[in-house]
Amino acid sequence: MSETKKTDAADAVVPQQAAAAEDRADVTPEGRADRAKGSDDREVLLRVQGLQKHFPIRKGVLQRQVAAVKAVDGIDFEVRKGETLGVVGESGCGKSTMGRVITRLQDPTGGTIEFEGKDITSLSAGKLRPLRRDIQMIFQDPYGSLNPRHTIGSIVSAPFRLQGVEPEGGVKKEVQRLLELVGLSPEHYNRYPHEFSGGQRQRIGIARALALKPKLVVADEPVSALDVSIQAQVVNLMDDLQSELGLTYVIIAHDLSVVRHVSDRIAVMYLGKIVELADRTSLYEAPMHPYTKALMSAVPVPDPKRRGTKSERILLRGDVPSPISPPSGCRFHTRCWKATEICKTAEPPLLELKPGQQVACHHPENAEDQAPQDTVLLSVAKAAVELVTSEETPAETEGSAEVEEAEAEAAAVAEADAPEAEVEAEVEDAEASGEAEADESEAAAEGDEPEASGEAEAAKPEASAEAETAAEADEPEADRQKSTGK
Ligand SMILES: Nc1ncnc2c1ncn2[C@@H]1O[C@H](COP(=O)(O)OP(=O)(O)OP(=O)(O)O)[C@@H](O)[C@H]1O
Repeated sequence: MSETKKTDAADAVVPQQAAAAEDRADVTPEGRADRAKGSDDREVLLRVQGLQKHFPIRKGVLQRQVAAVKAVDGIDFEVRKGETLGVVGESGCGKSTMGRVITRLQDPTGGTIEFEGKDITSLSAGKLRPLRRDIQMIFQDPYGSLNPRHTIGSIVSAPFRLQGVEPEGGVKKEVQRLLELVGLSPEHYNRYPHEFSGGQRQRIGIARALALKPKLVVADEPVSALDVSIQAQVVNLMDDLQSELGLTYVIIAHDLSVVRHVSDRIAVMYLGKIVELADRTSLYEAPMHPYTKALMSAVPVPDPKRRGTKSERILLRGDVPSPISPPSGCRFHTRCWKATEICKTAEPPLLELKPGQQVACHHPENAEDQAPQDTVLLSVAKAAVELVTSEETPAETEGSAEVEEAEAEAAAVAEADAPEAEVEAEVEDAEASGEAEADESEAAAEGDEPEASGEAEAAKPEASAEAETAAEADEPEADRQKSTGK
């Protein structure tokens, strides 16, 4: 039944979308396999060069700038039409900032951003308006990113209002089509966010992001606020929508096991820099940057055959240094077990050491040493990591078991009518807890700003400027600010 539903939804795709999908029909398993081998010659949709975002730190009566948080500090990458680029890294490494800058919700401090060959780095708010249709963002928090006072119909149709677009057949019909496309019922049109569970709310956020038929969707931790079983369903939905609509994704996640399933290529960020950028297979099978290797070793492998075998985990000892004054040379040298003098003094460039695999490291793993003359380890290197050898027992692979379980569940649900099954179960849940949630939402709405996705930013400097930009960008904050009259 789910298949029927999906087919119906696919059939309902408007001609432009179908054409776009055909245009970028390379979102197929074969296409993915080719790309994994590095034979990707598709058109570049987004090109980022030397991108920087520094947040000034000001002090004193005159508010003089005394330092800056170098959240993104000179990164280069490309995203090709129809592909999914995963961006991973520890908390605070600049992933979200990068996402907000490439969607032009925040202004970059330096570097250039090209979209479809056009420089969009310093477009004015007015000139950015048409671009908002082509680039959309999905936010992490499915609870905070939807205005509790607006109906689902009003939330999903907000982009049409803000852009002055009248879809063929009318707004209501188009919103209902979008709801169906993301596995919700068109009858949910008049309901309120508190009546839905996390997974359903994220589907609503996805429907809103797709309303204007964007070419690029930047998803910032799209599933990290959801239960593991629901995560797999939302990830599968995004994957299906990509194939149906020919979307291009940049998916930001701190969790490697999420991007692993959906990405063609993965960029690993550390303290505002990309330290490795490679196709998924190379990155998982032969990571080159020691940081990537450490991140990988912490990811449980969902392979039942490996249970009972020994596995080695690399535990990085030191804390992530401050992005206000990042370490000299290679930023990872203070936590790297391979660091030598050159790592402290010279910043390694991001070089393609194997086809399709770029790394910024003087002493990479699985590749020729770039500074073989430099052999004496720094004293910090000797104590940088702890190797933990453990037996992969079922208990220790709990994470992987969960992933498997989630995948099995998602597959079963997909076969047995995924969206409806989930929707029904979730509506039951939501109905059960509806009252309590309604009270909370109401209180949040009346109190002030709800638990917004922009809440974190609101606590930071530059927040108001961001909020304004976000408002223009049809972000949830825009919705909310309108309704609260702020
Ligand atoms: N508006 C802001 N003003 C000042 N500093 C900021 C602002 N936004 C982000 N930062 C800082 O920039 C750095 C990168 O933050 P960012 O949110 O981009 O990281 P992240 O990798 O997405 O982390 P997380 O996964 O925790 O969101 C952090 O040190 C953060 O405190």
